[in-house]
Amino acid sequence: MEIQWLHLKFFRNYLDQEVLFQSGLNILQGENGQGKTNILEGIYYLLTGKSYRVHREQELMSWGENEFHLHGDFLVQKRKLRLESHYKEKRKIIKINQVPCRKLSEYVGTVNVVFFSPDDLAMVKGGPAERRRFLDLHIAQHHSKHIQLLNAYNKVIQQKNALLKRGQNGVKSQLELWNEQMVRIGSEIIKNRWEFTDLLSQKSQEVYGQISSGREKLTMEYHSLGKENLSEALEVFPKLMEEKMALEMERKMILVGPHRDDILFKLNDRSARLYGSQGQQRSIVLSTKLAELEVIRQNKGEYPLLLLDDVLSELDELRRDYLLDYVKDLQQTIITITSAETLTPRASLMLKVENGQIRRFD
Ligand SMILES: Nc1ncnc2c1ncn2[C@@H]1O[C@H](COP(=O)(O)OP(=O)(O)OP(=O)(O)O)[C@@H](O)[C@H]1O
Repeated sequence: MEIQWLHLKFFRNYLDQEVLFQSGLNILQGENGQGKTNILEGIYYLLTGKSYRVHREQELMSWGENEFHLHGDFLVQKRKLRLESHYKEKRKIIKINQVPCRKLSEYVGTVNVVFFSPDDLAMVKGGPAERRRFLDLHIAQHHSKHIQLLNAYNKVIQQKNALLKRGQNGVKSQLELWNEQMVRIGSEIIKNRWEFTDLLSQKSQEVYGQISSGREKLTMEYHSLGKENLSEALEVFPKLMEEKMALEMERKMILVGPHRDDILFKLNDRSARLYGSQGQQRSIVLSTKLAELEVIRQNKGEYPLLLLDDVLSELDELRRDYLLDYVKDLQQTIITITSAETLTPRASLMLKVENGQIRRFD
């Protein structure tokens, strides 16, 4: 999969900018704060309907504007696709080949993408919400139904939370109804997450073995409802809901469900979050991102687009070389860097980014 052309209008510091890309390694080079990441963010938003960095569309509009528009031409299975994403008057409009999509789930996964930035270290070092978000975004690219499940689940927990906060008499029978929904939808979410953690774990273990010369073994485990085994988690889910109901009513908050689950990264069976060095944690993120690429290729028969945001400066020479060797086999990689020398011979295309303007290096 690859992007051939991108048009950004009123997106971050781009008022009206077109960019032409090529297959292979595309380099966006420029000083800090010139707009390199904004290009990657534009591509990511166009493909997923979400920003990698912020939660609110308002932040993506150029200052002083009330809308933004993104267009891109992509190549998938040798077919050309035009994607459009418009944000105007607080509404999103998404189109594939000029046909509007009603829901995000009709759109996400049409063209697959893997984004890797230094902030991804939070996947290992941060809280469980970061890890669940990573996993959900990854699953959504394969199973559009996962987005619908998450939306439905979030609505149920909002309603249940509101009910618990109100805390009137006779709430119990209503709570039972919400609990049934939580178990039904939540179990599907748990199954999807479990399945994808397994797939990612196998692949990332292989990659990690190669970059650590086989010294350490990486594993990823999905922990749900305090269980390390899928069938046990699914079995205990309704029982736990029942057991905790009185406590939930007393505390006026939801205490059980997959919105509290976590993914554990382990090196030689020890928590990488607690005991891993900074270098080991970076290697875990690198391995997981490359695993994501491989899982998508297995599933879709083609490599996704790889977007690398300033990651080379964070990696040591061994890992940098490993990554650059890896991207040689991919259809397209777009990388942002501040200094170009080391990469120039490997690039198919070099673009200079300066104050929201892009030009080709000659
Ligand atoms: N909504 C916006 N409207 C206009 N300009 C914006 C907006 N949001 C950010 N910017 C500008 O975009 C620039 C940052 O762009 P970006 O994050 O792409 O930089 P970068 O080239 O990747 O830098 P670095 O190498 O430091 O990561 C800054 O100059 C910032 O002021």
